[in-house]
Amino acid sequence: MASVVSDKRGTYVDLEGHTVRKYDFLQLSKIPRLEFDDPNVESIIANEEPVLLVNSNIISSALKWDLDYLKKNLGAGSFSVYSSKTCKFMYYDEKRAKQWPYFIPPTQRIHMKFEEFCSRVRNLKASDSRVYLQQMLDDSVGKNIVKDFLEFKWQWLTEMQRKMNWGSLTSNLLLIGLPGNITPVHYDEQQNFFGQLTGFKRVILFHPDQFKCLYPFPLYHPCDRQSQRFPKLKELKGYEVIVGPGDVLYIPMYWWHHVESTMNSGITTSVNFWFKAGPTPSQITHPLTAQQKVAVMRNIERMLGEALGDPHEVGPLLNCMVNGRYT
Ligand SMILES: CCC[C@@H](CC(=O)O)C(=O)C(=O)O
Ligand SMILES: [Zn+2]
Repeated sequence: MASVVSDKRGTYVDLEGHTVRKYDFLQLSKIPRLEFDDPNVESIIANEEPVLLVNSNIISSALKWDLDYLKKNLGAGSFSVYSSKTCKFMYYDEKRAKQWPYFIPPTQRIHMKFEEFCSRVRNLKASDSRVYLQQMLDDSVGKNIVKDFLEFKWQWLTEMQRKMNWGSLTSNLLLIGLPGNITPVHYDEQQNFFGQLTGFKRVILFHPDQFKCLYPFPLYHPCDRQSQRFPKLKELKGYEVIVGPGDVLYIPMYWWHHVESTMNSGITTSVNFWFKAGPTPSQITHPLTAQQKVAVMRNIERMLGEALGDPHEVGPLLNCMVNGRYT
């Protein structure tokens, strides 16, 4: 049994030499770890299953993106930094947040210069709010960052995008976090090549068919796509992987994922590649896949909100339609 450590912050276990939070999920399987040019990689990605690409040097030009290098080269712009009173950084839609009564944003987004972010990170006291820099990379960054970015393995990335018939690359998010930071379990509606640059993160993933155990907020809620709670822990079947410098994890669209910077990692830097989904296949076959069922549920919530003219009427109508009838 891996060593378990408990302190006022929680209970931790050792996972492959990394200190991570202990969760009582019963079943966490491993994800295949393959060389990026392994012939099986393409079929796994085509099957929309997660795979860890090791020694991929897809992002090796950015392995030097530590705080000092980024401070010198990221540029003089302001960056989106989230601050949280806890270790969790749950995403929320700021526009919706303004219209959702009694919604209390779980984090606060602050624009700050990279210098300020560095000094906050370096002088963080236990009583301070945690910070997590999450900034889309754009052409405002310094020329050395542009150079490193252009040296990513774009030929492999665009080849995979074409083979999988994905849509356009929508963004690359630069993520710089503290040990112990958590992005709570959620799903995205984009395909994701998640590149780890410095430090280590533990990723727990759940298949889209685990929707019934993860209770996402309503579609119109600011925290749409984020899980509200884990009541059926025992039924959850998940996958777990540690990503380290140079690793690229394929997180398929609609797959739930929880991401934490390991406790003994040091500052973590990641860059992701979000691609739009491909077009809906002309031939729909039945039974629908779990992903297609999530898309159907989202469309029903969306249409009901429009038909009822009020997102707060969707819940009562769905309950009226289902409770006691579809037992
Ligand atoms: C805001 C995006 C956070 C990221 C997870 C993490 O590195 O904390 C993620 O969920 C993704 O790349 O999809
Ligand atoms: Zn995500």
